[in-house]
Amino acid sequence: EKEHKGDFHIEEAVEWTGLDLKLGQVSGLALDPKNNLVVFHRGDRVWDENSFDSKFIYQQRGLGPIEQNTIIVLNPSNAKLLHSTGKSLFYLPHGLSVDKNGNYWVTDVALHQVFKLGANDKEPLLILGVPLQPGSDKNHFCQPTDVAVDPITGSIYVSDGYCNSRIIQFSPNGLYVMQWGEDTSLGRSRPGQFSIPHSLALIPDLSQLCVADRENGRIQCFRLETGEFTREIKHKAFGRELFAVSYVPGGLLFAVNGIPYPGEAESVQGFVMNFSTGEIIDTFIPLRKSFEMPHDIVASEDRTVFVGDVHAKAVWKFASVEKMEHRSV
Ligand SMILES: O=C(N[C@@H](O)C(=O)O)c1ccccc1
Repeated sequence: EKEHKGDFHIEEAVEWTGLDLKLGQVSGLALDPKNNLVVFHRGDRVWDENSFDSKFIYQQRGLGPIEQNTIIVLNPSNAKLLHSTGKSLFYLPHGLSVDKNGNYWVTDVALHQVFKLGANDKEPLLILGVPLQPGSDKNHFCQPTDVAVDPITGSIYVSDGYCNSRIIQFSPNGLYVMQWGEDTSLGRSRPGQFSIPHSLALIPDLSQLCVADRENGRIQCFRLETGEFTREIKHKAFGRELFAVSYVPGGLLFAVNGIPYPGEAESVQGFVMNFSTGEIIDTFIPLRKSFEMPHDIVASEDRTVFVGDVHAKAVWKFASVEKMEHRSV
């Protein structure tokens, strides 16, 4: 019997009908201020080996933007569609977060841009980056992966990206403020070095930003105001890749790792950690279907967890069940 630390255990909520939704590649998940589940997906578009050239220029521009609504809002209990938006705007959806006012913040790795969308507006309220033009200066991103907004200061943080290795801070109205991070040097990866900063978890009460440092298979955390490295969370159980991270007020950190390379022992799974100690409290996998490329994770204060998978094109729901006293005899 698996050792469960703490008083709860996470397992799939098998009554959740969200597995039957006909979604495209699910790239981003978030919870809005009403705790509804927001899903960012790619409709009929896929990111594969032919999507970009060696200079990270998107190759399928001719297809035009995705016609379907790429942002859908679901009732977290019964997966009923409540709202959808984001049609004819995006080419390759990636990161998603929702701010305290219910605005959607997304990244598009083909456009190399970051968008702020009002919940009911068609026209974006703010766009950062130059469409379809990768770069690494103050006005360009290169396949930006995620975006998070500090609910206290309104500062915007962007993890940039597959082809850059930095976190950029913008002012609430989108002006460049500062950046930190550098590519992982050969061999050892030091604090503040990234190999695909892939997902952000903003921790307002501790004024920290944690980053899923994907190909280094670790989480790095930094001070919001200065970008100063504060800590790293890394476990052998993560294996080689750590894809996404999500923080829940009260001190729990959730994460999903990558599928193991052939011959590697660490399996693909969800992790629950105690933020202050970094210790793994529990791990979880689906009962129905299996993780293929779990790509984002979001958790709510009652420890309901959603995982979106870009290859399985699925969203699983997990709930925490009270631990029964197991007497393994
Ligand atoms: O990582 C990749 N994709 C996922 O992260 C995603 O789809 O966001 C990828 C890498 C190489 C080629 C094609 C896709």
